Amino acid sequence: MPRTFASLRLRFLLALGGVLCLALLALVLVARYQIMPILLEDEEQFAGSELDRAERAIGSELGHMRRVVEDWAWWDDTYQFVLGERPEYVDSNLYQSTLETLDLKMMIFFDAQHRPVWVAGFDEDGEFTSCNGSKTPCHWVVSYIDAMQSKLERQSDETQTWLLASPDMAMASMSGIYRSHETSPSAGSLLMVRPLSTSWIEQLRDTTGIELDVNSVSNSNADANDNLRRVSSTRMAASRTLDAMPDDHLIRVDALLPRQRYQASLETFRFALYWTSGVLIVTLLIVLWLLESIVLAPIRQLSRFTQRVHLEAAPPPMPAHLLARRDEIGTLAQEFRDLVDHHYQQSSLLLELSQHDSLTGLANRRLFDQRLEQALHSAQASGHQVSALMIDIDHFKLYNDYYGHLAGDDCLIALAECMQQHLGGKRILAARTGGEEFSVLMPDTSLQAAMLQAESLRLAIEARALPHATSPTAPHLTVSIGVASCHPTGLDDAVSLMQAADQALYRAKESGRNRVATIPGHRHATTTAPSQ
Ligand SMILES: Nc1nc2c(ncn2[C@@H]2O[C@H](COP(=O)(O)OP(=O)(O)OP(=O)(O)O)[C@@H](O)[C@H]2O)c(=O)[nH]1
Repeated sequence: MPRTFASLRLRFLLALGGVLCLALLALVLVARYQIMPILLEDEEQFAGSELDRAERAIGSELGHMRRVVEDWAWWDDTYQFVLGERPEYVDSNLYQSTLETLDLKMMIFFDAQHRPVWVAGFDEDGEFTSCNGSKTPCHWVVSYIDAMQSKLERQSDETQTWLLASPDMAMASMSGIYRSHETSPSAGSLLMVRPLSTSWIEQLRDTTGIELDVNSVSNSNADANDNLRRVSSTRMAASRTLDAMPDDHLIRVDALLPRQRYQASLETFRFALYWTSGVLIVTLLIVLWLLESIVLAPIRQLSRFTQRVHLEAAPPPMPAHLLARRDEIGTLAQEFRDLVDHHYQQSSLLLELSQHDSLTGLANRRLFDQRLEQALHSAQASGHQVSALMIDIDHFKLYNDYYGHLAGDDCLIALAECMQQHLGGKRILAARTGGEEFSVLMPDTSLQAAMLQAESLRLAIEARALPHATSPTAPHLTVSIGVASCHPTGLDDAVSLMQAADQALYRAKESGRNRVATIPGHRHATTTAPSQ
């Protein structure tokens, strides 16, 4: 896995982002396949109910027509007129203003044999004419009379109303002509035709509050069911066909309807969708923030702590707020801190053991050699001399032989204590570099100063007056000390410095022991310091 994607933060971000996308996708799918069909179906129901209203309004107009035609047909004057008994009927009733008041195109009176008795109406040019039958000048009514013949053949007692799609759009109502107060056979029929004029359609719009239109269509071009077409996001066109005469024609009501309900529902849904999306995104951010602050940031701090453990000699402090936590991360931090402390303690112990002599507690040869190299290195920068002492107990074999090996150990310990007490300088390092052999490193110390310190140490050891009954040198424990010094600008290195100190020690032994010596031939040697 690339390192970029190994980040927990990024992986959580991607995982939660994926969940968010899935949730949003689910919302969109629910909207597309569940909510939208419901909204569209609701819209279709709305369109249907609006067309029902328009149809009821037209039905109401037809009902009005029915009442008007019945008023006229069930009137004794009309009855007598159709029977030819009341010729003044025309002059007293069938004039232009009567039809205008009733908003009629024509009135046709038929006798019982379905022959037109009288016609009153407006011709194609809008001229009012009133004439006997369909003869000139009422020839314009012939097409209506022809269209009515089948209706007249099937004429029942019931008053009929219907829509006319041809030759002009109109409403028609026909009733049998009867006496008003007594049962009588029908004397004929009265047909009234009311045009579906522009003003009538306008009135229908005002009545219904629907932006509608009424058109005549051929039967073959019309849909049997309601037709709905969404013309824009705010408007839809709905249409319904109504039965009309002649049979090959229909009247179609076209309504242009607002899509307010759909838009309002859509807005509500969008509002809910945006809010849901917003809440989801905010939830995601909060989860990420909590994850970051509760889990990821502490883990990174633990990681940085681990890196410092590798890099630093001393154990770094564990962040206090991690230790103060009472949860799993707090426990982990405490356990980890304890583990690191334990590790450092073990390391320190091992280091101590690897660098110090277990008997005397002094530095061992390994540490002495390290410090000597460091001192020579530092001296190159400072230009100071580095001196070394090599100390050997005189006739220690005889001591062991006489007092025993354990006493010999105690003697070594006492000698180490004496050296530590006497060589107080901070940078002076006393080490046990052999069985009964000790070395002292004196950085920034000249040969003369080293000789003086060596002599002082020798005297201090002698002053301890540790008994050495079998020593040929003195009745107490004595040491011989070889001193050497080197200047960093010279060619001397650690090995040659210690060889010089060893030679000086040999010289001290050769010269009678219990003394301090140096090598006169050594480049930096100044003088020997025989002890007495
Ligand atoms: N008790 C004890 N003795 C030790 C230890 N290490 C070395 N020795 C003894 O130190 C003695 C050193 O003897 P030598 O090398 O002959 O030197 P010396 O007897 O001191 O004679 P010179 O150095 O010539 O004065 C040996 O007897 C070792 O056994 C130790 O850790 N404890």
